Amino acid sequence: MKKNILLFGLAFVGGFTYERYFPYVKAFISDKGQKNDDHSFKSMLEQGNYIQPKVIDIMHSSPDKHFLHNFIAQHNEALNVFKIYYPDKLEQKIYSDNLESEDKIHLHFVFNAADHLQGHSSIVHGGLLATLIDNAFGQLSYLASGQIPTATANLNINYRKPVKTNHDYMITAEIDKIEGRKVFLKATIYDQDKTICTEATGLFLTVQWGGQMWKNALDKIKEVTQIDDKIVKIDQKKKE
Ligand SMILES: CCCCCCCCCC(=O)SCCNC(=O)CCNC(=O)[C@H](O)C(C)(C)COP(=O)(O)OP(=O)(O)OC[C@H]1O[C@@H](n2cnc3c(N)ncnc32)[C@H](O)[C@@H]1OP(=O)(O)O
Repeated sequence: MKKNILLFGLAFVGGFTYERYFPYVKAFISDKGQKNDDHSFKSMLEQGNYIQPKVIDIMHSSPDKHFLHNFIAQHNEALNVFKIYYPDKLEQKIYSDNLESEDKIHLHFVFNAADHLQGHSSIVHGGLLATLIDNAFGQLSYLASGQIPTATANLNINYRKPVKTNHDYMITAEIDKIEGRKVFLKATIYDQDKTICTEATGLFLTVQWGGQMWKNALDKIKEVTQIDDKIVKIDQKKKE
């Protein structure tokens, strides 16, 4: 009798441990074979003259412990890939104060989420997708509104197909229109076959939140020689 109870206990603990920790063990022992700057959309984006702007990468890494970077991107390497691209020909427009809706400025975010970020087994949690889209909208609306911080007023997401862990996906976020303080955006998550997995729309409003923090981030960019000329343009614009 005691032996049966012991066996049942062991089976229960074993089952629980497997269910609870298997994704972590799998992630730990699996060879991702993929560096953060290496992903399946890379050549397509580079052929389309998309570049990785340091101005945006720095928003992730420097401003006073940004949530996405510190909590997700650096936590147990939960995001195997998280890269941002925008079209180089739109560089100047991104820094202009008056963006016409036809400019349709957009950014591409490539990501690959590890099993740490699954909800159902091997399916990326919808809350993470909402976070990535929200953050993409935040960054794009900040740039489009002339470096004024924005806040999410409304975010709608349609989850069309499951997004799998350990696979590359691309978020395309674009400005739909700007009306005063209101920035309307839309986004799509595509898989490698260009199948639409997720669609979203958002309304962001310019706010007076954390302006100094983001300004400090922009100041740090001055150290990056590649985009010095753009910084000069921003500073000149502010003095005018
Ligand atoms: C470089 C930066 C990178 C940043 C990346 C990180 C991005 C993170 C994004 C976030 O997570 S932000 C945090 C989550 N969001 C919030 O906490 C926002 C909470 N809500 C608020 O604080 C206020 O509701 C808000 C600032 C959004 C608006 O309040 P206001 O008092 O400034 O504006 P008001 O309520 O007077 O609305 C202004 C206009 O917007 C309209 N509006 C406001 N909220 C709306 C809504 N939800 N849907 C539709 N319209 C809306 C409103 O009707 C009105 O339209 P009209 O001017 O035409 O009359």
